Amino acid sequence: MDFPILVSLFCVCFIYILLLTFQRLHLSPISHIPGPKLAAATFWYEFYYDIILGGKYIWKIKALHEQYGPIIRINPYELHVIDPDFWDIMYTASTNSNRRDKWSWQTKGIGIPASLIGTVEHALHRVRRGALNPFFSMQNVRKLLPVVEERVEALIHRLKAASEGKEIVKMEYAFSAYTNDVVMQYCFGRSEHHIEAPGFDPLFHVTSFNAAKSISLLRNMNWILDIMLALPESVAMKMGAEVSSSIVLKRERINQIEEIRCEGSVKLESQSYKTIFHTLLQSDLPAREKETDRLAEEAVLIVGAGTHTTSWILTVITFNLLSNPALLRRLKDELKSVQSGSENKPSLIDLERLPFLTGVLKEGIRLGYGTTARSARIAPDITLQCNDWTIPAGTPVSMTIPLTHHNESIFPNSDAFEPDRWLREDAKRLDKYLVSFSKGSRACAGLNLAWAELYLCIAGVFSHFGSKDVKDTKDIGVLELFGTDESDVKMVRDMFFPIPKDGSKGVRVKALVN
Ligand code: HEM
Repeated sequence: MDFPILVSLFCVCFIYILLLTFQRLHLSPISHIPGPKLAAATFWYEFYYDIILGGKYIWKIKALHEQYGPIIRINPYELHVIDPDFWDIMYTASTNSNRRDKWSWQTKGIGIPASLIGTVEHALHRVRRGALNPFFSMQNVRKLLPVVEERVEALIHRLKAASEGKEIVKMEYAFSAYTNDVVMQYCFGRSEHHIEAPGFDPLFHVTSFNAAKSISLLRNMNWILDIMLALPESVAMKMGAEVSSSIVLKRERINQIEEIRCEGSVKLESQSYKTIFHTLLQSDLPAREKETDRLAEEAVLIVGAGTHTTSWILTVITFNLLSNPALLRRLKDELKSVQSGSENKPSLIDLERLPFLTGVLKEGIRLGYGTTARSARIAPDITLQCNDWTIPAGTPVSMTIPLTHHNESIFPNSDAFEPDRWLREDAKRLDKYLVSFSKGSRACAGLNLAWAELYLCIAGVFSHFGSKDVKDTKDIGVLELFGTDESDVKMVRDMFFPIPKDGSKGVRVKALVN
């Protein structure tokens, strides 16, 4: 290329960058919102903390709020709010006149744009969510309880076998096996019985965690996803574990949806519940909504969301009970109050009435967070007010679950696992700040199932197992923390899910006979 052409090109680029920077800093509809100039002008701030330092932007955002106030600009387009009362204003929208869209730049990174979580537009989201909601109603979750109870039994048997073999169990794998078996059964009518597999077969767990780790990279460098999708699958598979993991997950789900399609209208009437994907395929959803590719993305979401969030929360609860004998003692005593005979299993309704167990679960949900990533909402039609600041219609605004759960004015001593905070007289007011399931029209679809899984699993495991210091004669085994401390459950990085310190080997227990 000629030298003068190169110089001209350079000048054009330079002027473009200058104009763009000027527009972002001074002419943008959100230029009045405080925040660092570099964050307002470029994506480099976010890129540096999330990609170069690996999932650390969340901590920088916290520090920026301390410096600039409750609402800040964190990149050229997005605002972040830390005021906990803003969740209801920003996230809650149930009618078309009060729409909430998602932000395509952010959802694209998740890599499943045709799934509920990736759907940008409010109206399309309503159609997709409407088709899925019935499966997760309280009434239908109750129909699924025999499956959940059977898997809890299987987990207890498996931990008993582990105690006879003095096995060291990585609890995240054990709980992931449990939640994955349940959600697979609900989605496809068959599970892979991870609980019974050697080492709880963590392949799915590892693969989908790898995929989650790529989310902020793909968000910041959207073009990688475009290249990946344009390449033949065999080539894309060679682009590193994170990228190939997303392809493996989607491929598996495509095969499963195709299998169901080939089976035709299989009769699953012997079951107490209707399987999600058999039913969706036979539903009167528009044909394009039932295409294999789209349903496969929905399946990637439901299986992934249904596995990791709940299993991590179970892991956090287990660590805190095993490291705090007084809490475990109180829990085991309370559980005894709903067990009469040796074979008498308390029902979910009995368990839901137990205040201390409920406090333990809420504290696990608070410190397990669910997801840690920002998930912005856009109010396309209305301006919103946050304290003295006006947010123009169409602005992506996000809030972050861990930053609300560590708000010391709501949850004092917020790092501590204190079930009692949920039992105090004024505890009801705390419920609205427990935001692990998010809020509003895009909140977690599987919340009722998640609660049922948590109640039945924690009650089942800890009415059969004690710890080094807390044992009952009828316990079938003891779970002792092994090479594990608080740093194995304390979040250090936000990689869509909470990630503890580098080199953590996870929450491990030595299972022993009583
Ligand atoms: C304690 C466990 C769980 C937590 C903390 C949790 C948390 C969340 C959160 C925060 C979101 C919203 C993400 C966003 O704003 O973009 C979400 C969405 C979702 N979750 Fe959960 N989840 C849990 C369990 C489950 C389970 C068991 C299932 C299903 C089997 C499930 C299915 C979904 C689905 C389908 C969505 C997408 C909803 C939508 O975009 O309309 N989740 N979850």
